[in-house]
Amino acid sequence: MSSVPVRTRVKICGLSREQDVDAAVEAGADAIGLVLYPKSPRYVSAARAAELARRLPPFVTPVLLFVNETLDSVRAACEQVPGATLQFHGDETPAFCRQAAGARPWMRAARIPLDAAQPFDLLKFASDFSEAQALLLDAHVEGYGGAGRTFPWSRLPTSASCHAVLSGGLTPANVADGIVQVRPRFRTLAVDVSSGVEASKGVKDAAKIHQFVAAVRAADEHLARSSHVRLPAA
Ligand SMILES: O=C(O)c1ccccc1N[C@@H]1O[C@H](COP(=O)(O)O)[C@@H](O)[C@H]1O
Repeated sequence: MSSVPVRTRVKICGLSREQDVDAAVEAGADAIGLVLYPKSPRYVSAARAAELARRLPPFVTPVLLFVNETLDSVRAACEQVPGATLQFHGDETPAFCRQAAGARPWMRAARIPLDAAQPFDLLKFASDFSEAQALLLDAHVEGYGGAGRTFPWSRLPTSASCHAVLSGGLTPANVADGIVQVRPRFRTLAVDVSSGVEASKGVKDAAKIHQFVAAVRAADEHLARSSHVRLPAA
């Protein structure tokens, strides 16, 4: 679907420490994810999310991640973190996402079964969640996410008109391959990582974050070189 080489946007998720936020920003991340799901080892309260988000420079977006949260809790968290994008990573309905987000941009996780025998129709899912800014593509795992599991990228449709965020088990070693395989299928593609840049659950590794972003840039350069699209002369 995408035809012109673009810079792949990067989200580093599950941050709970100041130094991890700073490392993500220094590495060139476009967004940071703050997990407001109490069962996650990366959980932060809305007040802590607000504190961490205040460290961000302009043009780096805080993303608030919810799993089957109540409308009131989502709205209360949003009031504390202005300018946030919302990530719904549970079983939320389109109507819930719309109501909870109001005017804020939101993404919904499409949790793709690891078992090829289990059907999953991403185009139908995209149509159901057509008001989402993007679909976040993740593996269907117990505990909803952050498990470091990849799903078979071959299960994705060859062409979809939505913006997508590839996630699920991405690492500095496999992210470039993921971008090369998945980006051509969507309008745009961003990537999202949590486990793959950690020293331990909830504790990020600055070197891994830098390696991850470097691998993304290498994939962008590879795609730009191999693209048949002529860029306008300067
Ligand atoms: O990070 C978590 O703990 C988490 C908990 C519940 C739902 C989603 C969660 N994280 C998101 O999961 C995907 C994949 O993460 P990973 O890179 O495989 O660890 C990613 O979008 C995180 O934002």
